[in-house]
Amino acid sequence: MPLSAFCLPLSLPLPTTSNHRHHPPPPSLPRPNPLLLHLPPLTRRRVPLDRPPRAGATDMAAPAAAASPPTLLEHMGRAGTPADLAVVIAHIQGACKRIAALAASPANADLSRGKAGGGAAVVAAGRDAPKPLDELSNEIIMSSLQSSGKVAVVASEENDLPVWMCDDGPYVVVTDPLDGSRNIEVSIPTGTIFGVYNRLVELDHLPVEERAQLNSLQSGTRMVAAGYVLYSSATIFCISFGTGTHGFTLDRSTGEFILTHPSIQIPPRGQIYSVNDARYFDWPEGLKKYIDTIRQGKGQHPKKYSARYVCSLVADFHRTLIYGGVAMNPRDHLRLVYEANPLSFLAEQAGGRGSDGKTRILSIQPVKLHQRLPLFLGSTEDMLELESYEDVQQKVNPGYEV
Ligand SMILES: O=P(O)(O)OC[C@H]1O[C@](O)(COP(=O)(O)O)[C@@H](O)[C@@H]1O
Repeated sequence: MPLSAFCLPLSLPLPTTSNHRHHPPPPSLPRPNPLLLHLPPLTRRRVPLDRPPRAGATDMAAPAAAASPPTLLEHMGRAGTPADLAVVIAHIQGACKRIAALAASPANADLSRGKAGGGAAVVAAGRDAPKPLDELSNEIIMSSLQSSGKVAVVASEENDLPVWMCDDGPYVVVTDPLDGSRNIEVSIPTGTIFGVYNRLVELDHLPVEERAQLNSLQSGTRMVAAGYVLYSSATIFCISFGTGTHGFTLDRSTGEFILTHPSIQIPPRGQIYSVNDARYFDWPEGLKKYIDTIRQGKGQHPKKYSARYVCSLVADFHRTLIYGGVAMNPRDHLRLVYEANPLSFLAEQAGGRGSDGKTRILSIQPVKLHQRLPLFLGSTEDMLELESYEDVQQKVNPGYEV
């Protein structure tokens, strides 16, 4: 959809500040459309970072602009993010805007059906069939990172092997370009996850395949930035550079990600658990006991917990980050490199924890690119209580399609 579709014609009546309950407008005046009350002011103006305000400027719009929350790019400028890293994030941001538009587009009906084999029309179209959205998202992210010129290697969940891009690129990116894509056909939220590391210059002498592999298998403790983008009723870009976790919401009228959730702090204790509990009978005794206990309000927190499970990791994690509680997938399903490490980094930066049920995720040394493991993320007190049950990792995966 063209951006202009979200912009308002300037001639539309704006809401006034008068109290309509006591002084209804005369019938001849056009009534303000209540929907417009929630849109950003039409006069919103951004001051480019590289152009300081003119001395003695008397522009009446200037104070409003100064008070506006920063965009993601402005935030990086103010936080002193290294210029090359800011370029990488700016390219990821651009790619994610395209994915957000695709996920919300009517074309998506075909794109999402492609993989599931859906539809004779898609099969009949053969080589011209639209690509599934996760493949397309992968291409968008890969080409965007390539054109940044700042990325040495990218390891993507969608590719078997890491892709070497540029010998002197200072960064390594790991990504799941579209997590939860199994939900896309029914418009359930999806998300992009990414982590950024420094290129290990001490490996520069190795053959390229080996260099690519070892750079991509860095421990989570070495991450310099991590983030996710949630494609839902709002598109939210959550990021950490190691100094807190911050959330930005896409303003569709300007195309900018605006800081809406500065310094997110996950509550120390929540009241929600998030797990696919159709698997209950395959769970180990410790996990069954933990869930039985908290949902009856018999745990350390004397409240009955509620269950929420979207089955889309970014959505389940985002809710947990804001409301607290625990989000988990106790079986060996989620990937250490692309999912567990970046989300654990964000959880820790928000004051929470990420573990495999026994060990801190960030301290696990990856040995394989597509390595899977149990994943538990959430509020510190809930996580400590869960881990005290010890036997919480599901070892059997009978009859599930991965
Ligand atoms: O089937 P389960 O165990 O509920 O797993 C669901 C999880 O799998 C995911 O869909 C990821 O799986 P994929 O990487 O295969 O897409 C997550 O978004 C979700 O949290």
